[in-house]
This record gives sequence, structure tokens and C-alpha cells, in this order.
Amino acid sequence: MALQESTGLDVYQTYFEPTTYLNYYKMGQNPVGDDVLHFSLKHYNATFKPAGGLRGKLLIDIGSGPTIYQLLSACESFEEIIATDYMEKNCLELEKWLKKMPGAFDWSPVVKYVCELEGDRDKWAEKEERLRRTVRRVLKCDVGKERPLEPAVLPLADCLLSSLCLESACVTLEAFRDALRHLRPLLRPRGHLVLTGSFDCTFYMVGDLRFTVLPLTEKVLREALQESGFIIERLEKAQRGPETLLEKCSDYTGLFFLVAQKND
Ligand SMILES: C[S@@+](CC[C@H](N)C(=O)[O-])C[C@H]1O[C@@H](n2cnc3c(N)ncnc32)[C@H](O)[C@@H]1O
Repeated sequence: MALQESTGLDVYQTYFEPTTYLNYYKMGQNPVGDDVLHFSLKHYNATFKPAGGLRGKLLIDIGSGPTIYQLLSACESFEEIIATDYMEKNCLELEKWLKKMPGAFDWSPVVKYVCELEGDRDKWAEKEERLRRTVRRVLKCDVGKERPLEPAVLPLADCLLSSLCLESACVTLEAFRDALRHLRPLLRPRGHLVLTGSFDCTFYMVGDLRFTVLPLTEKVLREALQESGFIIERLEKAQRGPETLLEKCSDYTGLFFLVAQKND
């Protein structure tokens, strides 16, 4: 037990406000959100590119939060995507966008940016529709459990993706390793894990509220993946963008994007 809830208080359920968190992803308005978007979208684009990129039937996104940016490239190369989160409120916020409900977050600047990376900015509306068709379910998930998606029974995934989730969900290294161990059985043999996160981060703010993060180093990250039965194929890193340095909403020093393969 070393998740955020180990204090007895379920920090995410109690305090995390999806619409406030989404302010990070108003492109051009939040330097930290832009830092994350520019870095990760570039690497998602390269990872899921049509020629030689990862592809398959099922991709499961772990700890999606209220966000869809992480799925915009993958929706071109996977037949089905399942989004998941620990919080019902985040799942509802995702459903709002998927079902085009009033008040849904406007992802179009981010979708246009990804379409530009893919070579045709004008295809953004088509891509939004494709993603809405491809995300088949939004499920409850808890990486602290041996079976994170229980009671759902799913086929083995060809790819697991998780962005900025594990180091937020786990407050100790032991819990981080356990979470990787819990996720592994969801993946088919030789399936891929696409993981993004931050280095040396101890907190991030959502509005006025502070969320604790497990500070990761490259060494610790590599060891945890190896011990959990993953072989890292690619590890991309970037230092925190200079334009973010005055921002006090988080103390991360850099970002990582990795692709690893389940080793059996
Ligand atoms: C920093 S947000 C990341 C959201 C999104 N993936 C992104 O890239 O912006 C951390 C997410 O982890 C989720 N989370 C917290 N504890 C969790 C747990 N035990 N299992 C799964 N997800 C969890 C939170 O609900 C939240 O959506």
C-alpha cells in the first residue's frame, strides 16, 4: 500500500478536478502543458507512424485522466482503444468529449497540431471522428491492484500506453515496480509498453492543490522496467523547456518517452 491513498485519504478522488487539470492542455496558454505536448506528441507520432510503427488490434491506455492527446497518433494504427482511469470523474470527462456533449474540452488545437505532424493539418475533424470511433470503452482502473482492470475481462493487449500516470499514482518505488508488475499480464507476449513521464518530479499543481509525485531518475526507471520483465527498445529524454522554468506548478527537470517490449 503506497499509493496516494495510503495516508487514509484518497487524494485523487477527493481533490483532483478534471476541468482544472485540463487547463494544462490549452495549447499556447500553459508553458508546462506545451512542454509535455510538444515532446510527447512528436514521439507518439514517430512511434505509431504508418510505415514501421507499432500497430495491432487492441491498445489499452492506463490512467488516461481526462485527456485524449496521447491517443491521437495511435488511433491510426490500432483497431480498438480502451481508455481507463482511477477516477469516475475523469472517465465522465472523457465520455463528454467522446460523445460530443456540451461543455466538453476543446482538443481541436492539439488535434490540428498532430495532423500537422502527420502531414495534413486539414484532416483534424476526420481524426477526431476516428479517435471517437476507435475508443470503444472507458473503464475504471487501479494500478495498485493485482488486476488493475477487474472486474472487466479483456483480450490481451498488443500495446499498453500510459502517460504521466505511474509516478503520480505511486508514492514509493516499490509501488511503482508493483504497478508495472500488475500491468504486465494485460499485455500479450512481445507486446509493447509505451510509457511517458517526468524526471525528478516531486509534485504538480491542479489549481491550488498539490499532488505528490514519485521522483524518478533514468537509472531507477531502467531498473524498474528490467525487474518487471520489460526490455527497453527506445528511451527518449528532454530537459525541461527553458520557457517553463519560471512556472511554479511542478518541479520536474525533464521528460521521458519510452518504448519497451514484454520479454516473453
Ligand atoms: C497527472 S494525471 C495524467 C493524466 C493523463 N494521462 C495525462 O497524460 O495528462 C495522473 C492520472 O493518474 C490517475 N491515477 C491516480 N491513481 C491511480 C491509480 N491507482 N490507478 C490508475 N490511475 C491512477 C489519476 O486519476 C490521473 O488521471
